[in-house]
Amino acid sequence: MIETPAAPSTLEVALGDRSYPIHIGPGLLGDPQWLTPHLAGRQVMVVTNETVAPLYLDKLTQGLSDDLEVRTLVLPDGEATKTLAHVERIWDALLDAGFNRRCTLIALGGGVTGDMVGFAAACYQRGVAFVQVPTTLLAQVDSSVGGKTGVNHPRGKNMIGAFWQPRAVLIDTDTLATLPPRELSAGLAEVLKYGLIRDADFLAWLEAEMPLLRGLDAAALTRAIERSCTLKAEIVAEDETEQGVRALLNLGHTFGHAIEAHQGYGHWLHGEAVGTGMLMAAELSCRLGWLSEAEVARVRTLIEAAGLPLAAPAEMVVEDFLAIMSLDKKNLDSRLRLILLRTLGDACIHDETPPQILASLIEAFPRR
Ligand SMILES: NC(=O)c1ccc[n+]([C@@H]2O[C@H](COP(=O)([O-])OP(=O)(O)OC[C@H]3O[C@@H](n4cnc5c(N)ncnc54)[C@H](O)[C@@H]3O)[C@@H](O)[C@H]2O)c1
Ligand SMILES: O=C(O)C(=O)C[C@@H](O)[C@H](O)[C@H](O)COP(=O)(O)O
Ligand SMILES: [Zn+2]
Repeated sequence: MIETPAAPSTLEVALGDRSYPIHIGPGLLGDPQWLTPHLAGRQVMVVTNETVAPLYLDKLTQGLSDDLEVRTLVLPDGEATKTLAHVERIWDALLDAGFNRRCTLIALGGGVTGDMVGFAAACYQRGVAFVQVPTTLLAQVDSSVGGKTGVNHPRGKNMIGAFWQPRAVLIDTDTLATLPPRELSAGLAEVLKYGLIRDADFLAWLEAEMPLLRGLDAAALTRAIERSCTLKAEIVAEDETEQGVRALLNLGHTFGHAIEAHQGYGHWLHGEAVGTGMLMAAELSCRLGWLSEAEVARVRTLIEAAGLPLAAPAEMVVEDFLAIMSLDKKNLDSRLRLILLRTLGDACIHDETPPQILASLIEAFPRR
């Protein structure tokens, strides 16, 4: 029997006159009808990297109308390239091409590309249009939605950036076919995050479907992407610039960002560090009397089932964690603000963790 390809679904990020669609489905890359309505003018710059370009760049550009002035820029790959120097290369390319305020940048790739291109768009001539075309699971479920853009600083993740929303997010689920298993697991960390912070039923579904998800089952992945984007779009619509509820999307990130910065960007994948960080947050929530041992065990089992690490880097001592965490962007008035779990599916912002409980949790957490 020939399977009919599923029709794309569309969600909305509701932000008034800056609202935008998230289209999700197979075959979107090769069909210009999804991209063309979101172009601000004739000038289009597609930015990607040297891994994604040979896989998908032609597919994206081939169908575009000859009336458009399409330029491409291929950057090097990796988290270590998420720097101002590489954003400058985007600005240089735009100036070389003589692009004006009605140009549109297209971010084709994972979260590193999307964060940098979004930041380049936020600043070029004080702000131009951009479209997210995410090709990793992580970017499809998280980084392409919500307008957090920016680059890393050696002392902290995403320390330099801007909120700048895309005109549209085009999620071609076919691109996941080429994603390495380690990157798939990294994306699953952010998927688990949504279940943990806001949707216990989704979490239970993920527990049941994890083998299908890791086996690249198209229907299961599409459902996971749709549910993740729905939850993220709701949160972003409620709190675009993280004055409140949006901080819950940072579950596991205070610990995770410390691991990424300490280890040198790219040694641990963002999703891996978030996976371990979520386990640390769950264990801390248990020490504070909120989660039961059985609930923490469920979190550990899920993180392991997703193929994510259950132990922090061997050489990272308590002081290493605390020094980097003290610079976290969520902190206010020198108080550490952590995202913790009251129960599975219900997260909160907490700024009263006794320092000795935090230190002993980090000390006791397994190392690898
Ligand atoms: N802006 C946000 O809201 C937000 C949310 C989550 C994460 N992030 C950021 O996103 C970044 C992580 O994103 P990521 O995990 O996508 O990493 P990434 O962009 O480095 O992509 C991971 C790897 O997969 C490759 N790749 C991309 N698509 C592919 C495909 N279809 N087939 C084969 N290989 C492919 C990339 O070239 C790269 O080597 C981090 O910098 C993180 O801080 C931002
Ligand atoms: O969209 C958000 O808000 C998030 O926090 C999503 C996170 O998964 C993502 O890693 C984000 O880049 C972290 O933001 P930061 O403000 O902690 O740097
Ligand atoms: Zn993240």
